[in-house]
Amino acid sequence: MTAQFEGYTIVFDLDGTLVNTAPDLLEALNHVLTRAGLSPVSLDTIATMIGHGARAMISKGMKSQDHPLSEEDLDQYFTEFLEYYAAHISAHSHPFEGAEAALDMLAEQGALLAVCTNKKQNLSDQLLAALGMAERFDAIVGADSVPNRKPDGDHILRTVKAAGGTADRAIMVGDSRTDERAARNAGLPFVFVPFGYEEETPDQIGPDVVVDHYSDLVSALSDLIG
Ligand SMILES: O=C(O)COP(=O)(O)O
Ligand SMILES: [Mg+2]
Repeated sequence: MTAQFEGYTIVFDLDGTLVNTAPDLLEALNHVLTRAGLSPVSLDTIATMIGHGARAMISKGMKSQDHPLSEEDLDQYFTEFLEYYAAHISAHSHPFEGAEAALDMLAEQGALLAVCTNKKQNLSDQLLAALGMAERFDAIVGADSVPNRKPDGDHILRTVKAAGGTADRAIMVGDSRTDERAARNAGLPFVFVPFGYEEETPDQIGPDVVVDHYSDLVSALSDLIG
């Protein structure tokens, strides 16, 4: 067994990268819409809003039905959304195929593993624990645990440090433009996974490498570190 990733930190985004959370986010959104007397929406309506946070999803779901929405309404719906989501966080969510095997291989080869997410800290911890994945990571850093979240590069840099790594030997893996900007701002190489919630194409995103399936991740990272 080689330890080719010794000293390297691989930082993962959470929603749309490690875990397919869309079904549970959609269910929580539809709970809020139904209580507001509106119709449930399909995943297509909100898929591209997932990386932009729950407020954006609620707003889009309501506006798609011409429902007027004040800031106070949005606060109230957001609270209801979070309550429902926290109570059902892993009902349908699951890691993307091959993710856990890839994490195993990276850990066996000496990598530090971390999660840098714009999800709230408590929800991130809760979700990863419910899926039996929390122990795999040297650090999990949610949006409300840092002064400036992604796309600020500082969110990634703090995550690398919390994992015990250094920025000159770290790589970011994510599914969104936000992740790409954060990686660039932090000066890290960026691996794009196109199976998440981004509407821009891989060509538009312009990552260092595109990984279509987790079975290709370890060799792609291996090439990147040379
Ligand atoms: O919850 C969000 O807004 C997005 O979460 P992510 O950063 O893990 O994709
Ligand atoms: Mg994401």
